[in-house]
Amino acid sequence: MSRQMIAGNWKMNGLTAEADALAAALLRGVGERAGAPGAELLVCPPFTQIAAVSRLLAGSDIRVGGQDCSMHEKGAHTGDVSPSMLRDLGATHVILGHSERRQNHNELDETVREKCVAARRAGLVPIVCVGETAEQRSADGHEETVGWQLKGSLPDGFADEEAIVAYEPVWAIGTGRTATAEDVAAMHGFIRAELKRQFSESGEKVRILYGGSVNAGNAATLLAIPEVGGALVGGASLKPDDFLQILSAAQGG
Ligand SMILES: O=C(CO)COP(=O)(O)O
Repeated sequence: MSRQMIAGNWKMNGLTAEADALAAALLRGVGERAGAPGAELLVCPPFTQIAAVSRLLAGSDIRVGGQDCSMHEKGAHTGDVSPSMLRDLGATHVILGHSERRQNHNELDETVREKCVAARRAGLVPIVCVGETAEQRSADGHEETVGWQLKGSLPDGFADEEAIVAYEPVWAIGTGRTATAEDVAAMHGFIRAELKRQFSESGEKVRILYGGSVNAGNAATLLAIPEVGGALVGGASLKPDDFLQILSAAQGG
């Protein structure tokens, strides 16, 4: 299996002192592992901390990403942040279409696709999130939901070596209720098949992360599932020891 990615989504957490301490602890932890083959490591702080965290992590193997960006390059978009502004602060990646944005900001697949185009144009790697709600799963609509999200959210030309999709079942986010290994295997297999249908053989290149209550205790099981290319971690990414344990469970390739 190729190198996995462990990505931390800090969500709306981290005042300056907390963000600095978290970045410093990760830097120390990764430094202690020097020489060990490792997964790719990414942290996505809130926008306000990206510049400081990027500076702290400069020169390390830990990369920094945003949690969202505008679909516009610049102009009259009060409060929005463009992809090139994220790049300017040192970000290399951006999470797009997270279910919290889809729910709280009414982001549609089309919005996510346009943001994805803008992010790629600015040189950012988008991490496009998909996943069904509890209602959709209990109505057996999980594959249909995720299938439509993939079709609607991923632009033409998306599937290159860097491309990343995250499967995050909404009911597993922040609930402590992880999807079972069988569910994860089935959905990642389904997503791979859909990506190949959408992008032909290039669909093989896309890394598929799992997200939803990943923690130090369940990471090894989840990361060993075929087609799981890494993890997108919320709550546990705010605890450096837990996040580093998740990193240890990942496959370095
Ligand atoms: O939403 C998530 C990552 O983007 C997952 O959050 P939790 O790990 O807190 O469930």
